[in-house]
Amino acid sequence: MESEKALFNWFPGHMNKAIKEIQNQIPVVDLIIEIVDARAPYSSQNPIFKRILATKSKLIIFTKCDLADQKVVESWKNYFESNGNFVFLIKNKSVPILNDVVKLINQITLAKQNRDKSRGIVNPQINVLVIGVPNVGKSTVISRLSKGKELKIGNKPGVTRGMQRISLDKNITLIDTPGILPSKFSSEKEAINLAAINAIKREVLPQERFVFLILQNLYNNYKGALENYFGEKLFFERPITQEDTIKILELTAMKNKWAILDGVWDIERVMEVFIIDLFKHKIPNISFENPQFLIDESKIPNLINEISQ
Ligand SMILES: Nc1nc2c(ncn2[C@@H]2O[C@H](COP(=O)(O)OP(=O)(O)OP(=O)(O)O)[C@@H](O)[C@H]2O)c(=O)[nH]1
Repeated sequence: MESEKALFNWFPGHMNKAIKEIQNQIPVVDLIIEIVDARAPYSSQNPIFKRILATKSKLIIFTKCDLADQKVVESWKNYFESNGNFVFLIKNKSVPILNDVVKLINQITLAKQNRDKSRGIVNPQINVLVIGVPNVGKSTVISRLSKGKELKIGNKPGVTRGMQRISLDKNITLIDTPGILPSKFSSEKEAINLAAINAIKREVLPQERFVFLILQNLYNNYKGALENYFGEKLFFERPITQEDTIKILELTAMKNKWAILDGVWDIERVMEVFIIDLFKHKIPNISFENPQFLIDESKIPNLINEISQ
């Protein structure tokens, strides 16, 4: 990752402070829960934490599986498990998760608990640090785990602030952390993925480029879903080019009679509507990245289209 050119630099000041606070907690932490968005679980992992929390056991909780491609989610689960992590999938928003997560935490930390017991500690305490980039659904998970205790939840990047301690069970304490972004994005595609899951503001990327790369990815992997969305059969060769995507946008503007001038179609408006619809999940069951060809961490295909070409 270090060798890749950092294309973007986007690091709100408060995040440095939060990272220092997290570092201070490391000695008392027994387990990390990293919350990731199932549609882009690799991009939504924070490399800063990979380094500073490398020695700790990790449970990766996938949120938003209901919005993702189920097959791709399973591949990611296998990928992370084969790299020594534990994985828990939140498949829908309403099924209770507390008992399963508590069971998993106890299972993962069993050796530590047994060690403490052998030293005479009757009720060994487990501290779990919960991390995740903004908007992955961390507050939602914590709120579900803490039985609905009042927490701030929103659909804007960076709503969660500060570190809260939440008692989960008689022996488990969660330490919540603010949503923290990587200090640099290693590639444009990683930034696009983070914008696609609303972890960073989409405005940090040029709109046309964002829409092109998302459309290219979706056309390569979910052509049928894209055709349903646009209400058109699409006949471009894979991978579609930027010119092809402009044709799709123009066609949509024509169908809607959205013109700036006579014969000049308002593709800006189509792009705006497409982005809003993407964030409203109007194209269902899509993933933005796939582990299929992820051979090692120095070769990271961030979007599925890289793989299928
Ligand atoms: N469809 C779906 N939406 C979810 C799920 N989990 C969370 N959300 C939605 O995602 C949005 C962000 O959720 P939050 O829990 O506020 O995310 P966060 O990670 O705490 O965000 P920050 O405060 O920015 O760090 C909200 O609109 C949630 O309702 C899920 O499993 N499925």
